[in-house]
Amino acid sequence: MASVQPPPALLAPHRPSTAAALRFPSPTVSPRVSPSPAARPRRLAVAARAMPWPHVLTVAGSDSGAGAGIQADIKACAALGAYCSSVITAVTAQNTVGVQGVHAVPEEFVGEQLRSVLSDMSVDVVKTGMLPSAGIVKVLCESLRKFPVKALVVDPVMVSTSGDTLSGPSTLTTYRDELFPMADIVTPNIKEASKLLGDVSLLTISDMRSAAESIYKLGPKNVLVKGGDMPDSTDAIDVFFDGKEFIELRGLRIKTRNTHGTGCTLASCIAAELAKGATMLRAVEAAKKFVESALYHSKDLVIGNGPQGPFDHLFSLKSPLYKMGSLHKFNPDDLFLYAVTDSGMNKKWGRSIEDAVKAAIEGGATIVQLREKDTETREFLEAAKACVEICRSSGVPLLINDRVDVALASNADGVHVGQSDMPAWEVRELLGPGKIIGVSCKTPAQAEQAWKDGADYIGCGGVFPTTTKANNPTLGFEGLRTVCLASKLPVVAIGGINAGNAGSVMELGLPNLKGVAVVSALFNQECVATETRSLRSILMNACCRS
Ligand SMILES: Nc1ncnc2c1ncn2[C@@H]1O[C@H](COP(=O)(O)OP(=O)(O)O)[C@@H](O)[C@H]1O
Ligand SMILES: Cc1ncc(COP(=O)(O)O)c(N)n1
Ligand SMILES: [Mg+2]
Repeated sequence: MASVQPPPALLAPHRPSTAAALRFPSPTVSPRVSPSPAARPRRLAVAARAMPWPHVLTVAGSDSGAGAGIQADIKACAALGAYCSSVITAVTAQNTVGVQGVHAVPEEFVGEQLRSVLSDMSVDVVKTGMLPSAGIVKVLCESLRKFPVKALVVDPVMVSTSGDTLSGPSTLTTYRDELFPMADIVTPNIKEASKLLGDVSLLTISDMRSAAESIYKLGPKNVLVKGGDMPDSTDAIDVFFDGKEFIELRGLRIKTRNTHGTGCTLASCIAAELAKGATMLRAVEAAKKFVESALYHSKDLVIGNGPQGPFDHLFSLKSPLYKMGSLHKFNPDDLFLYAVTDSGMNKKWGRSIEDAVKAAIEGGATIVQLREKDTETREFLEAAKACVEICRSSGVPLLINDRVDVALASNADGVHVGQSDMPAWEVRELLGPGKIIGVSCKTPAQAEQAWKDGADYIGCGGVFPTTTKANNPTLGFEGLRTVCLASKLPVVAIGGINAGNAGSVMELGLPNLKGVAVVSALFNQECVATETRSLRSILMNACCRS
């Protein structure tokens, strides 16, 4: 047979691209890199160093619309830094409207794919999705017995979010008898949990707990009953059960049509986190946070005309600034005794910001805001990082006044902005859903806007005349009352509040008023901890009276 000559271009000496030349300079570019044979083994040794890569194998169906199934699994694992190999069990014709067709892959060929991957590539965790027939479930169980892995995550996909059947009733027995006893976690949604338990009705959290307990009895080590499709629920609540303890995982319910593939993504994220070495509960928490963040960032995206759109798993590529939420869910009661620092006052009393914050927490402050108008950015950031550590170890949220950049860089719990700072909705875009945002408001219209912009609380004042903030009109009790009555968000009163008048503010018993924010009353004093402690007891007494 005549030998085929490569085209001349391929025979020409290789010219590295500019980027390659920078990384591996040729001898003419840099005399420091020797082309001598002695240099070669070193480079080869570096290339050969084994780098562990957490590996998830998904055994699931293909979704032509790429929102769920294999496609969602690969994107979710990629987003969390795990490698994802894929054994395809079925090919579906699917879009944002629903499932138009299902074509199951023959059992033997599912078996062949499993053999190919499991016999060669070190898989850490297997995650299952759509398994369209009892035969395929059996083939999978046989493969797992032959090639054991560290963990098995079973998402018992039976009905898609659109309501279409993806795995018929004939698979139920095999799931229950063969696959569940091998699983480290099983993650049914409400409809699936109901089907697995003989069509019981699941309408409340207590029903979800009972279902988790009953499914646990079928043999898996952990169960997560997902409440994404729970009717009339303002939060997205999932129930986790490990055989001993029930844990309710509460997340924000994101208002969006783009929820196609949430279940597949959640299970893949759990698998990826397990492959990376997380404990089961930590993996589930991280997975839920990921789904919440991805839905939030994709809530307005439009692909397709149907009611169930896909979401963007790789949202963090678009907003590189965005860090995953701190898992500190905002509790309006944290506004009770709100300590706001002031650099001038700390300097005057010879205290560092860190010492001031420690003392306020020691005295019982329930939330802290760093308001450092005159501190240089570098110094402010260092102090913010130190205060994040201090506050986190005490379970007290730490917010940054105005400076979104400092909040992001220090991974603080949130930001407080005024009417002339960055609009709250822009702050939300940058911080994501897991962080706390407060807005200073003087009028019902500003309070309404803060709510629309996605803020968590408003600060209302100045209630009394204050010297801390220049040109700050005083609202008095009437102004505070008007805003509290109109606000859809919890309110903290601010402005000239001290030990002498704080009680009278809380005794107003205004709706939504959760506490008072103070600056001078704590920080323009000799002993911050003592002042905080006495203000706290004044507030507690006033609340008992009102
Ligand atoms: N609108 C939403 N906002 C926030 N989280 C959601 C939303 N819808 C579903 N989730 C979460 O997505 C995950 C998958 O749940 P679910 O949609 O119930 O599963 P499935 O996709 O299997 O039906 C759960 O953690 C659930 O709480
Ligand atoms: C191939 C395939 N697998 C799974 C699902 C479930 O989708 P969801 O996660 O939205 O319930 C789906 N619709 N298609
Ligand atoms: Mg869903």
